[in-house]
Amino acid sequence: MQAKLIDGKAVSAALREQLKEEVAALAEDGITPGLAVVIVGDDPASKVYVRNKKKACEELGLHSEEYALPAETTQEELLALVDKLNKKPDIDGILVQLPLPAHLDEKAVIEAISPDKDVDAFSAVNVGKIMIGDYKFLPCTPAGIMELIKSTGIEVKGRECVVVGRSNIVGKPMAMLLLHQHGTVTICHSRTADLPSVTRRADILVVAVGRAKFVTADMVKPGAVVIDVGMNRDENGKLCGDVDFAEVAEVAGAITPVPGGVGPMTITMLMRNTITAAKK
Ligand SMILES: Nc1nc2c(c(=O)[nH]1)N[C@@H](CN(C=O)c1ccc(C(=O)N[C@@H](CCC(=O)O)C(=O)O)cc1)CN2
Repeated sequence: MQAKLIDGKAVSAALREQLKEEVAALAEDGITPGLAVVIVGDDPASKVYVRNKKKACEELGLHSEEYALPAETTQEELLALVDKLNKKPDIDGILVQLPLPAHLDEKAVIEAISPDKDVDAFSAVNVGKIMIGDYKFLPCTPAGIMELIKSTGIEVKGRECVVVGRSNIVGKPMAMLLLHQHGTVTICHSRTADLPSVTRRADILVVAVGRAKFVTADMVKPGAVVIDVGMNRDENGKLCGDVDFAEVAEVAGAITPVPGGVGPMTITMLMRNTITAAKK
């Protein structure tokens, strides 16, 4: 392996130390940031993420509340809970764990969260603010990726940045954050013609397609920074990313592993957003 490993756990731990200081400073003013996490149903992965969010709140000294609702919860019941949390003074941030069961309207639920408490930054208001560069919160995964890129010491300005995947949660906001830092950004997707010829241009390649080991060594420019957002299982049931780590690490200049890359940053950025929300 020639690539430098971008250690998401280490970057995340360093940021959490800074956040602890911010929480302590707020405590002196009598403020304890509060996060409400809502989970509907029994998805095992979602349960793990929610548990880790609660643990992160404990580690940093944030107040947290978990609302675990049964899979058969109705849209009205979920919206009523969001409404209650919007009005709850000790709650600064609200997060509804995704994906929701299929009968629920995810978009309507996200839009019901007050934009000031939308610590995922998924609502149309917050997405719009990100577009114009006037935002309070950044979506957690793209924000975490920007921190990981920063940790490599490589400047985004003037670089060819290629984002593979165009989801509202990762691909689109990711492209916007790279653009804000003066990257030359291309978004690729399933209908991009000759994808390898585009990804090979990238100095910074971010992959969020949800397909195990989709990006291979021949698709990567030698020395590129490769960020893997994927969370898949390989043929042996082992957790793996969207990038074929073993072969791409021979070509890239720096690369994130899965696990231990982007994932840990997502929860740390959620903590940062909740603290920002509490500062009002
Ligand atoms: N409302 C939201 N829902 C979802 C989000 C989100 O940001 N907001 N993102 C993902 C899930 N997610 C956080 O909620 C998340 C995913 C993965 C990790 C993580 O630390 N992964 C570990 C591996 C974990 C494992 O062993 O399974 C890693 O990569 O090292 C944290 C958070 C979808 N839903």
